[in-house]
Amino acid sequence: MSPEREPDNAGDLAGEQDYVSLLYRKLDAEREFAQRRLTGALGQAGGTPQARTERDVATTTYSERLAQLSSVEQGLCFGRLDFDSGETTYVGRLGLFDEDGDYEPLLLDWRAPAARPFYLATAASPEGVRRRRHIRTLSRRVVALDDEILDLRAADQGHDLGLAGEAALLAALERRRTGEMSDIVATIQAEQDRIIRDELSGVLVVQGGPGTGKTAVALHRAAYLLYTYRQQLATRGVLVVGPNSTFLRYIGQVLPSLGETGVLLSTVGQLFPGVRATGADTREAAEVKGRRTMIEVLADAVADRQQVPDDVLEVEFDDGVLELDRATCEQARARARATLRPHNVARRVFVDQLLDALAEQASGRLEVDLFEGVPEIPLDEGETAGAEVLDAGDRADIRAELAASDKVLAALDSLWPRLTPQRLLRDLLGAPERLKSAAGGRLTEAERASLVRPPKSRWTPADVPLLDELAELLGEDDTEERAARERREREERAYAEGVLDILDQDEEIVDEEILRVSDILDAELFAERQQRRSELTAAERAARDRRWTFGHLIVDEAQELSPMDWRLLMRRCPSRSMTLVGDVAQTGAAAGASSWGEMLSPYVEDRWRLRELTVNYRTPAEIMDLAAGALANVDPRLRAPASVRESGIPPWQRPLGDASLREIVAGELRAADGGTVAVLCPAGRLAALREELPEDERLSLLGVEEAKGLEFDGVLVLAPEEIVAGSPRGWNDLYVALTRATRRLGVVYTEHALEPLVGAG
Ligand SMILES: Nc1ncnc2c1ncn2[C@@H]1O[C@H](COP(=O)(O)OP(=O)(O)OP(=O)(O)O)[C@@H](O)[C@H]1O
Repeated sequence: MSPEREPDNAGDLAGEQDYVSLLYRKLDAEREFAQRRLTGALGQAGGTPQARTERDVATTTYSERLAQLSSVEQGLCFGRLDFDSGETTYVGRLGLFDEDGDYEPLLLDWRAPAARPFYLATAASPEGVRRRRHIRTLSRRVVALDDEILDLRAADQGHDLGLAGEAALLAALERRRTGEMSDIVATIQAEQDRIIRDELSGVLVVQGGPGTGKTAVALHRAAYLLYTYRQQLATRGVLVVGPNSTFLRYIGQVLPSLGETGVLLSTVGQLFPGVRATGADTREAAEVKGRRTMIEVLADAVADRQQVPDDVLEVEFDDGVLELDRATCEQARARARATLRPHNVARRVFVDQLLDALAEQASGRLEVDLFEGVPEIPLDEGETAGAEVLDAGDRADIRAELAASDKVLAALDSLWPRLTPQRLLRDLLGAPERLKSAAGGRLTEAERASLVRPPKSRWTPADVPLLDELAELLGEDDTEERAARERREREERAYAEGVLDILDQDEEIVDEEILRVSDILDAELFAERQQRRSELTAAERAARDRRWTFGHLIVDEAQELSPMDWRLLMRRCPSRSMTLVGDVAQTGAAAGASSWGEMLSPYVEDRWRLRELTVNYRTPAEIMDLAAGALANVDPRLRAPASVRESGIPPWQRPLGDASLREIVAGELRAADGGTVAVLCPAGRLAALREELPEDERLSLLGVEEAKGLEFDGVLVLAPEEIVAGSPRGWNDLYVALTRATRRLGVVYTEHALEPLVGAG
């Protein structure tokens, strides 16, 4: 298969321009239609509950449709297939139909099954396709056509990587990087397409080296799944997890450009509502917090908060003192624990037991007091000694009084406090003795010491899965939350009544001729509508609710996650419908995965399927030759993916010596010719370099961890030997750093060139 320009390209261009213009006219018409419908729906008032519901549905539907129609403006149509049968099909970002004709498709959505040959057909297996044409546009103008004739004679001259639409692909790859990822919908390759369209259910693991399109594939898969399984996924949403917020910003525009908004992009550190993880852990602390053993440590930390007195607990009540002895408390604790309910829920059982015990004691005392000084009266026949003077009602009153007494509650709280995950974790990490008690022999003294920190420290990303674990162990007694919600709803209704009153009284606003506001809206509906106006997408609602479960979970850079991160994510996706993409050779996190099987077996045993990506679209061959040396140090059995292209620019290296980094960077910015440049360095050098380097919006200064998943036209790796020495996974980190460039790579070493880099350049 080889790209083939038609000799009469100009004529073809004009023909395609006509068709593309027709598609844009159709798009405009659809927009106008949706806009009219939206305006109509918004203007509709009141009516039956059914009419209101219909109006709300119409408002949402047409708003979404309008957003979708705007998002496909650039590159609306990018492909054409000519079949042996003489049929022709156009492929683009969404489906457009000829409503005046037979509802014939004018443009096929790239996700529709009929569009598949555009990505899969090869000369060896043409699927009835004679010619595949890539149509390149700039705004609404057709600027280039790349044709492939799918016949075997041409295939002999083909590229051995089996690329589809090679000219269009290479043009896409040669583009300057802007700092934001673009979609690849026009040039998806066959091995990528198979992953994108893989079935929804079960766990799909996508392993691929740097630049093989894992992130691109993951995002296009999200768009494909939402299109194909809209009913199933629209309400629960799709969660896409990335390694850090720089990365999320980098990929943030891809799904909107594909017309999809029902996706929540998040890091694990952002998945505990109400907590912003802005602190940082040491590498060791993050590793310890990520271990599975923390499950038991936390369970014991909760159990440690369920106390009994050494001897007797004195409880002040009604000018006297009641006593709770150890045995009574132990019995109450055993009963509460036996419920196997979370701490805050089981607390009710514990408290009830002890209130009973206290009530009995208080009633007994009261009876004794009542009888004090009263002469003994002989018993009547049938009367038994010790008959109670207080009846059940009196006893219930005493119990209620005990339950309302702050002192009594404080005493019970000292034994079994109501706890939030935040409070427990702060207490645990803030007190070495608590940590020692909870950890037992599971952590060494040094490991425990790495976790201890002042109680007011900021939350870190590695705290979040611990908070999530604790939320499960503690349970949420949501009585107060429910009451607050009801109160809010009452207030909103009252506010709406007020608004309606004001509008009704204001003759200037409400013309006699026009229906009065209260004629068409009652307060409840008004309040409800106010709420609806701020109605959130599934993704937004999910972001506020820890217990939200998603229809599908996609994890990028999945190798970086710790066992505790996985526990949190598995809770968010009980259906286990997930796509995990990553590269175990790029694992940098100390708690990260070195094998997919090991990571997944606690959740799905061996019920997961593996797909691999083998072609590197980002990094030119010259740079990959160099990076292969670093990879060999990670594991000599690993092979780097084959690069799709050469840049003709050999990577260079030099000692830092007295050279000015500022000047080197300025030179690279010039060489990047308007493109982006990154300086990647050991984290410890960041602060000093921030001062030293020139200000330029095309320049990024990053530690390797933050550079995960990103790419730049030019990359300067500073102090590779420090990157390698800086962590037990230093070679992995260096491999990541060396594979971020799309065109130019320079290495500036401080002491000596690293072995695999010697002789390079
Ligand atoms: N089929 C394709 N057509 C055009 N560009 C592509 C294609 N596949 C991948 N790319 C481009 O290649 C680059 C690398 O892709 P991506 O970032 O998804 O790779 P990755 O496997 O996630 O890399 P890493 O593991 O190094 O983060 C991106 O610029 C992406 O747009």
